[in-house]
Amino acid sequence: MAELPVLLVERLKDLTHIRRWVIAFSGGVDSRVLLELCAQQLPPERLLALHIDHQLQSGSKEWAKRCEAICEHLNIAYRCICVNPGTGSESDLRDARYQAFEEVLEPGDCLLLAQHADDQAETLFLRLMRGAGVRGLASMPWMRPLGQGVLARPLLDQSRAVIERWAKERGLEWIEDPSNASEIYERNWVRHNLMPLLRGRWPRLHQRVTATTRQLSEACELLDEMAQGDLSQIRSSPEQLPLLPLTELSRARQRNLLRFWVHRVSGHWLSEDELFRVEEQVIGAGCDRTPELKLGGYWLRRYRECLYLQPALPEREAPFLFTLEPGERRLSQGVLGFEQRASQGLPVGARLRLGYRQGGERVRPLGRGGSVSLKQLMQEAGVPPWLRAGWPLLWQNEVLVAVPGICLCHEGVVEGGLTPLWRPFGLSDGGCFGRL
Ligand SMILES: Nc1ncnc2c1ncn2[C@@H]1O[C@H](COP(=O)(O)OP(=O)(O)OP(=O)(O)O)[C@@H](O)[C@H]1O
Repeated sequence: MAELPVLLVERLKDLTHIRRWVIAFSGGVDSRVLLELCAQQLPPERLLALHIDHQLQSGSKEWAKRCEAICEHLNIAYRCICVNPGTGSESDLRDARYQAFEEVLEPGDCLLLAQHADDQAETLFLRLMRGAGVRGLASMPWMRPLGQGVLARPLLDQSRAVIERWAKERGLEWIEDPSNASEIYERNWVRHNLMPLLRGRWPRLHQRVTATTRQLSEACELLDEMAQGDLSQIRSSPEQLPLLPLTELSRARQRNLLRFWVHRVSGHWLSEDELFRVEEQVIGAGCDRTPELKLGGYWLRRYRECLYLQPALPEREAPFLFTLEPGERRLSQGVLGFEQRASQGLPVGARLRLGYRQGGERVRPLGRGGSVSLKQLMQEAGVPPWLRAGWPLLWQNEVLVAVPGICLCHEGVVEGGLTPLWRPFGLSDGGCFGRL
């Protein structure tokens, strides 16, 4: 078998667009080997070793210092980021770590992780025991996008034994994490109990696992292609999914599409339990209702036979006074624009008050005889109920003169004035609700 340095170069040789290699250096034997390989094979000025201090163990500062000393010795730039360990659970630590990784990555960066074939096999069994589907069982991909950069695992085909032997033969120094022995963590239990048993019975375990995960990855690609095809057939805008064409698909295809769409918009993969609740509580609810479900940092809602997936928005700002001029104002829930569009509009320089619906307002929309309630106007424009409370309204001298994006009122317009528009965040074509 080729030597590890050759294998590393072989693995990374096609990534010619990478400007900086960020090595995730925990200090453990695997990432110590990866660091050494990078120091040997990649230009040092394009390397950064990144250590995450989870601040979980009392010696973590000392540990970070030792990592720094190793990098100094190898002449590799080093950075340490301290993160909040949360509850200290495996998933909290992982989330904090990946968030820190994402924050560091810039366009053109590749994060290198030192996971190997044994880690991959452990991941497969752990996910099987959590009831994962095809995507979860496909386990860790060798490469995927992460934040503004990409993540790669160049040692994924190598066994732990090969990596440890290489480290010992070269007399490398590394840090033994005492928590690696603790069987409170599921992964350690699998590593210390299940894996030796399986390897004793099936010595070619790695090859089998690799063959299986590779096939599952391909199956995922096919599912994604199918979902992408279905989505482009039926979607009206990225964050909206019309229900009628969705429900015309077979059940399995609907579920595949829902998983794909939710991930595409929010980055969140639906668990089986969440998918069940989407079907039962949101899609299956009576059509007179506006059900909603929180998914990660997003809200999934249904209105008029369409699903909407939007990030949770911050509080709207308090009403305020301003002087009208052309251009855009970024508010907490969207962007308010003023453009020269129609022949009539609000006068530049007017002193306006931005406020919100209190209930019971009536307006006299331009181009329409008589007055209409604001509620009816919003219903007619198809504004979903959850957007109504934060929809800005414009008053001049205590008279409602415009509902941005929806209408100008008879009162307050002048020839050649500005048209107010409203684009709520999280809806790429939010303006489509209005008529302006
Ligand atoms: N605290 C950390 N700081 C930087 N990178 C980390 C850290 N913890 C893990 N990683 C990266 O994630 C990979 C997988 O994590 P895992 O917890 O399986 O590794 P480990 O046993 O802590 O360390 P190693 O893989 O280096 O022996 C590591 O190989 C390393 O590249």
